[in-house]
Amino acid sequence: MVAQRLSSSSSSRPSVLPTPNSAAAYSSSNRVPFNFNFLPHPIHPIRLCIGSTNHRRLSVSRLTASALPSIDSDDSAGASGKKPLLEVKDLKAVIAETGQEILKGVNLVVNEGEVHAIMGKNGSGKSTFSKVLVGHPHYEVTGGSVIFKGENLLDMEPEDRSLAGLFMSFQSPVEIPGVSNSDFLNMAYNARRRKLGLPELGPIEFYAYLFPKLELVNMKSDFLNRNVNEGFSGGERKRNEILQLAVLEADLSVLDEIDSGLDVDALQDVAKAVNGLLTPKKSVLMVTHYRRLLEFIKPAFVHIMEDGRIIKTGDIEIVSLLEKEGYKAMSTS
Ligand SMILES: Nc1ncnc2c1ncn2[C@@H]1O[C@H](COP(=O)(O)OP(=O)(O)OP(=O)(O)O)[C@@H](O)[C@H]1O
Repeated sequence: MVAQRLSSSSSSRPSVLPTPNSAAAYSSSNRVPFNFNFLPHPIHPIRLCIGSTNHRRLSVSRLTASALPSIDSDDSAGASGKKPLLEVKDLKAVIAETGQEILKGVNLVVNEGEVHAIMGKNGSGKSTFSKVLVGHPHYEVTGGSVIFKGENLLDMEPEDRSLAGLFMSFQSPVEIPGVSNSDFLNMAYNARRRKLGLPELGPIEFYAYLFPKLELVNMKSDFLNRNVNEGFSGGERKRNEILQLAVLEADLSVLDEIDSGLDVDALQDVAKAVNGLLTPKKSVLMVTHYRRLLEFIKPAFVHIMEDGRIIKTGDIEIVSLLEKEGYKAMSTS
């Protein structure tokens, strides 16, 4: 995995922080200089004032997890009947710089509470599809529609997509020097709460909320005082990404190859954490090459992507066929 780093232009603390989506939007580039004050910006950083205080060093030992209300506490959806969360119709997208078409008409519906997996040969467009969903600036949508929670996703800026509850864990999570993990998570969480009209949490309340999430991903509290992903191993970055998703209580978590580079124990921890994110209303869309992940996070639907389209949808049985006969068994070309 390529280590990546977002470097701030000065050693002082930045005045704005990116949303997880927007920071991650640079994942396909290596060592991209990051200027937190530059707006507008292709990564659309969300304006979050950090203030001038020094980093807080919080001790987990003196806090206990409290039963703070979840931002997912709206249980208004009926238990019966599936509600669509994401509806993608004939989505077409090109590389913004060259105009080369990569997505050639993707159709997909993810209902609340469902786990979907997308598989496909290298270069078939899986990552591009994920990035287009979160509004990556390298791609331009040229056709089709995407409705997320009843709203036109394509009309939203990337940070609004994350505030609406769509988050992506990228193949190679970025570093953010000068910003501690706990500050980053607290800011991002409060931004989402503001969007939902909920009161912000102060650091102590937030820590009480955060502590059980740390346990969920089996991460030591030391990681909270470290700068976001700085010096983290590949597996630690992946866990940290899942921690972000857990904290932000994503309605739809898009996971791009979260299994790459993980040892067996880390894979199980990450899978357990992802399963812990699922509720009857929250869904996961994961891109993977391997059955191993799907044994831990069981998808209801497996989609096969080829040349920018979903050409086949089935259940886990499709993966057995794939392993036996390869992608040629389902190719349309
Ligand atoms: N920004 C870009 N510039 C040039 N080519 C791109 C860009 N983004 C995607 N592509 C090309 O689009 C195609 C689809 O890429 P994508 O990363 O979506 O595939 P993938 O299915 O995720 O592949 P893999 O399984 O190898 O991760 C590839 O041929 C890739 O080279």
